[in-house]
Amino acid sequence: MPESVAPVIRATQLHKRYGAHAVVQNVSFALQPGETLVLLGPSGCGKTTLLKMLNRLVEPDAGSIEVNGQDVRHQRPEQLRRGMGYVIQQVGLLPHYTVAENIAVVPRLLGQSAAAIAHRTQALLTRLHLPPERYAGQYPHQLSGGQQQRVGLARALAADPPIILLDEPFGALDPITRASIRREFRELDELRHKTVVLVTHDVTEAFELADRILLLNAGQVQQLGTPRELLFQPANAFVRHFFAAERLALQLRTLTLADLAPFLPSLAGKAAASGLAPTTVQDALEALTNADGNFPKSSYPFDLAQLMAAFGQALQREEAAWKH
Ligand SMILES: Nc1ncnc2c1ncn2[C@@H]1O[C@H](COP(=O)(O)OP(=O)(O)OP(=O)(O)O)[C@@H](O)[C@H]1O
Repeated sequence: MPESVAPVIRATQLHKRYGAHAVVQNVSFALQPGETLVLLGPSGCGKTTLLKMLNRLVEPDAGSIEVNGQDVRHQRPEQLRRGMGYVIQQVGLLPHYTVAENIAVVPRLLGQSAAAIAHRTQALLTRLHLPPERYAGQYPHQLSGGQQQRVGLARALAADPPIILLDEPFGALDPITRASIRREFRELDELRHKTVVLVTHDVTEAFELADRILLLNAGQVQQLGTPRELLFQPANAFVRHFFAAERLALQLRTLTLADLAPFLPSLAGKAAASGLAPTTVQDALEALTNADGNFPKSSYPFDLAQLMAAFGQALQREEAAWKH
């Protein structure tokens, strides 16, 4: 990330204790506009506490947070929070408000016109695969967990805040719903230009969504870097062990056909032109082993055996490169 761009969020040497328990210790990071940072780590490591410091639901004992260059202590919490959507696992929809009324809460507070709010609500519900003619007038108890999560996300996006904070937003969902909502989330245009901080303890989720991951243990930063850096260049034994159980799956999701191209004669030198360069090995593998994949098998100029051989070679190269 170019250092010349002013960070949207800058956290400097944050500390928080509860009694004798140091929950967040000396945590610093800076986020560029449009970046997605995932706070990852085992249960109780301080992720939620750190996230809540950003919108002043928790005040740090020491350290500072700047949002758009301004110390948050000099901003009124309500004002600060209007610039930051906030989505939590328990969703927290108002039970006696319809879906549309729930989504309209913040835009109404901001004094937006009824027509503008209705237009935005319709657009968001459509984008989130909840046709407004069917869902706008329903109450939260009439929706499934996954639908409630989508409404929670629509509510956070309604006033178009430049920053979105998410605390285990998909945590209560079954794995299949979770994976499909995550895919929708990743592809949502609405989010593409927003600065996002997301808490999860799910490693796959972190790798799918993060530009960078802040891996915490016992309140301390173990490593801050891209998924690829954490995977191939772990800063310490904790980082290495944290990903050990899912290492192969993460490697499949992290390496792309651009990485494999030197070892695939049919792609060498033309990965970019083929449009396949950003495809992950995982996606290519799925397409080649599953006739219902997004792409027909025939669009891949190699077979499964060639893909796997190239993956092995690319891995060796990647691991050797980081050792030096
Ligand atoms: N208000 C509080 N008073 C006392 N202790 C607290 C308070 N809030 C959090 N803690 C403690 O701080 C530690 C970090 O909590 P936090 O919720 O930030 O962790 P987390 O990484 O988000 O965990 P999880 O993944 O389980 O949600 C925990 O040991 C928790 O018990």
